[in-house]
Amino acid sequence: MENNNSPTQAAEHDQKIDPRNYDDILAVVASIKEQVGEETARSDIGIICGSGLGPIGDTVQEPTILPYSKIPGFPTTHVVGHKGNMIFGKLGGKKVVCLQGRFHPYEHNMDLALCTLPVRVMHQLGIKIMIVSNAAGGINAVLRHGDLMLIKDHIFLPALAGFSPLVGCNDPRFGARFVSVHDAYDKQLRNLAIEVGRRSNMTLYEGVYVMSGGPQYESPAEVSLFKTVGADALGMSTCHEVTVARQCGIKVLGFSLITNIANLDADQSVEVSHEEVMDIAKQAGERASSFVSDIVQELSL
Ligand SMILES: O=P(O)(O)O[C@H]1O[C@H](CO)[C@@H](O)[C@H]1O
Ligand code: HPA
Repeated sequence: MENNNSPTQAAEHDQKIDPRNYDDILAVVASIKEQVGEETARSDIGIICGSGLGPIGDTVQEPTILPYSKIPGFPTTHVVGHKGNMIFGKLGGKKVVCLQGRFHPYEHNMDLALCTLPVRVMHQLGIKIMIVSNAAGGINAVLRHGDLMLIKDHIFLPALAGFSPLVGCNDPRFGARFVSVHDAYDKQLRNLAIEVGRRSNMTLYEGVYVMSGGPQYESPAEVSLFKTVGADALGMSTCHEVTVARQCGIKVLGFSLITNIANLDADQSVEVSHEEVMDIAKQAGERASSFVSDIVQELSL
């Protein structure tokens, strides 16, 4: 689905970047610093906005907006609801960099190293904490449209089949070759989010997110399979970003906005559409934005 939110931006640079080359990543970072200034670029917290969750980026104060088309190596985002901007500024008094638009592997020939380039770039810009959001289908029967689910663990299905963003990144400067993803979703950050949610009377679930390759939505039998193995919500993103963040030593807080209920019954005709996903995300955008900004305000770095 093409992105009609912002016209597809042609790249405004001709620098060739290999996302598996550490020095190329440093070149991307140098270009960003040159364009927005070193001090503006230096960030403590990174935020990735999911489908329809771009409003989180619109709440950044004193924003400096750098379109992806001006960043060497950044491909174009094609999915509706992903604007394609890197936004520097302040949220809750902290220095943040917000990605208004992510790269889904299905958009980029399953090149997961490419899709996680922004995480490596944010690491070089100094982030210590990454908040990642997504739109997801609810599998667990307790979940309803518009609910927020904190991610406590994930099933990174493409990586189990060899599509990992770490494949081919052989330079030791990237970090550990064998990355531990135990406690990938930081327990202290989750506790903070639960406390923030409690104070604002927000119903917050905690569960396991499963990433499928997409872009087709899952069949009832596939949803049943995911339910059997313990998944609570499903989508087509996030796990690749979190895996790279952990290799970089970045702490992660992740949440899913439940935009549809995944159908488990083959005899029932339930059509999921990206329009439905966007519609629910739009309704919840303000709530999700204030949730993120309340959490950021209370983060200690
Ligand atoms: O994960 P985000 O980017 O929120 O997007 C979700 O929404 C799209 C499907 O509607 C898929 O890309 C899925 O992953
Ligand atoms: N499946 C996969 N990705 C999604 C869904 C879904 O049901 N909803 C939002 N993103």
